[in-house]
Amino acid sequence: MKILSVDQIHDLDQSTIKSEPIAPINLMERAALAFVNWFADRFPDTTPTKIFCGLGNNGGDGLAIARLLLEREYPVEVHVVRYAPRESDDFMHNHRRLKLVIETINYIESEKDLPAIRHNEVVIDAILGSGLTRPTEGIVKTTVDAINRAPATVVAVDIASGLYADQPNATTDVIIEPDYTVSFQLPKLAFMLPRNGPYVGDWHLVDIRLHKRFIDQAPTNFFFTQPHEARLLLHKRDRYANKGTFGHALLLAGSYGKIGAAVLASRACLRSGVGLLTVQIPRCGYAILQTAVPEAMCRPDSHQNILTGLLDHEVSEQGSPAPADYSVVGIGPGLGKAPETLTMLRQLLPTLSKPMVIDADALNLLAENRDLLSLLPPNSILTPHPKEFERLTSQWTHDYQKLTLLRDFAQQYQVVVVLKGAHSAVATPQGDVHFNATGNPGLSTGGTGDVLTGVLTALLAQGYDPVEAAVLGVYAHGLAGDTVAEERGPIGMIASDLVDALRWR
Ligand SMILES: NC(=O)C1=CN([C@@H]2O[C@H](COP(=O)(O)OP(=O)(O)OC[C@H]3O[C@@H](n4cnc5c(N)ncnc54)[C@H](OP(=O)(O)O)[C@@H]3O)[C@@H](O)[C@H]2O)[C@H](O)CC1
Ligand SMILES: [K+]
Repeated sequence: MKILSVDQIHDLDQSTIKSEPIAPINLMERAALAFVNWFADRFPDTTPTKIFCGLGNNGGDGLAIARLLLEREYPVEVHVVRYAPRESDDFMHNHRRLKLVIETINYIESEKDLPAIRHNEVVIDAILGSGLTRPTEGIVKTTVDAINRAPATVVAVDIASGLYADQPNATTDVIIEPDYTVSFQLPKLAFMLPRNGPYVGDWHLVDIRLHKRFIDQAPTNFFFTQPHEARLLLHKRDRYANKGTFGHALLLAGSYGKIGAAVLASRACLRSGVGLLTVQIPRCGYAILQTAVPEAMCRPDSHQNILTGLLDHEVSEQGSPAPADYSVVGIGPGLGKAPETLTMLRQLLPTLSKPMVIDADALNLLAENRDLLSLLPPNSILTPHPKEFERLTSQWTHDYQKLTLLRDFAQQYQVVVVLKGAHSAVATPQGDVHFNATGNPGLSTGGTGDVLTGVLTALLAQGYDPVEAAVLGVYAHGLAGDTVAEERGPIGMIASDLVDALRWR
């Protein structure tokens, strides 16, 4: 699904109005009805509901919503924030219609006009929408503050008042902090950015049948992966396939005290459909890995505690294949940053040409030895969490700057970068960013990144295109997290649960 800019959404509105054709006021009615249907599914018709409206089309939506809720016999109060002398045409139209069916409308011009808001009420925020051009101030700011302080449940119409849809807010901006945002048709870029979490809440989309051809043709670099889109990426399995069909992956992982990371990545790799898996591990991890993951083969390193790339003589005498001979190499989980491990990485990278997966300490070694970045095989997948990404690039002051750094990095080094977090972002060498729909705070626990490395390594081994592997892998990993969270709650989730919850169908 595409994410469009505010200007594009405005043009999309106009294009819908022209092409159907539909009068603007009827498009507003359609939006209000879609909102009300969503609302009625969640809140019973006995819910005391206070609707705060601005003077533009977001406020117009609010007035239409009020009328439609009154028709369904919700106890509704309407409060119009009078911050300017002029209203939009569609606001005026809905104002006239509402006045025919409501006893009173309260106008808020100063603090004394603010109503008390109680905890059993729902507040609908229709003060400002995508037309925001400046920070909230004066009576708008005072009203937003009062709503944020109130104990009620808050639902924002389209976008929280005061939040820019596609550009940064200042940290001092006063913005509605909703429990829910119900947005029209397409998500806004602002919803994808972690620091906006308090200003978005649990966000939902309602379909208002905006012009499909316009959306199909609109250029954008930002996408939101919906479940059905992710599932379409899944390769069907040939019934005559054998284990050779699904590739032979090599995982380079583990150091003394961190063999668990290698175990988790290996198990996830096997649970994600790889044909064969070999794990290169320090000798101290040999018995652990062979016991914990009997399905994997093991290449013990010559070093007891770290990876050096040199194989234990017993293995090398049998003539082990070179890393480049495997379908894919995944490196990083539990690796450590020993000088010998750096040497291994330095020698390994120039020998590889197929896309690889790079995580954890392998990323930190790249960050500390930036000359290695240019040796990465094109289309490799890097999976930093925000701290690791900061080490690879630089500090950022807001999420939009982080997004720019992310896109620039992926384009400069021609790699796929999975920036982990809420709505994990997959940046492509072409400059696109795909935001993920699945996942929850339970994933913020040790080992979940190792699981992702295993998943992605398995998908590349099976011949998935690297961007599709990243989008699908991140989706499946987050979905496993959601499955576990549903069963036991996010707090008790551990990375091993994720491996068991991975589903490919
Ligand atoms: N396609 C759709 O998604 C549809 C969306 N609809 C709804 O329309 C709004 C957008 O409506 P719009 O009238 O463009 O904008 P707003 O209602 O958000 O704002 C109105 C005007 O307020 C002024 N403004 C901007 N920032 C502030 C501020 N901080 N304080 C006070 N006033 C502010 C600005 O006018 P200026 O001339 O003063 O700059 C805005 O124009 C969208 O969010 C949906 O809710 C349609 O109903 C259906 C289709
Ligand atoms: K709003």
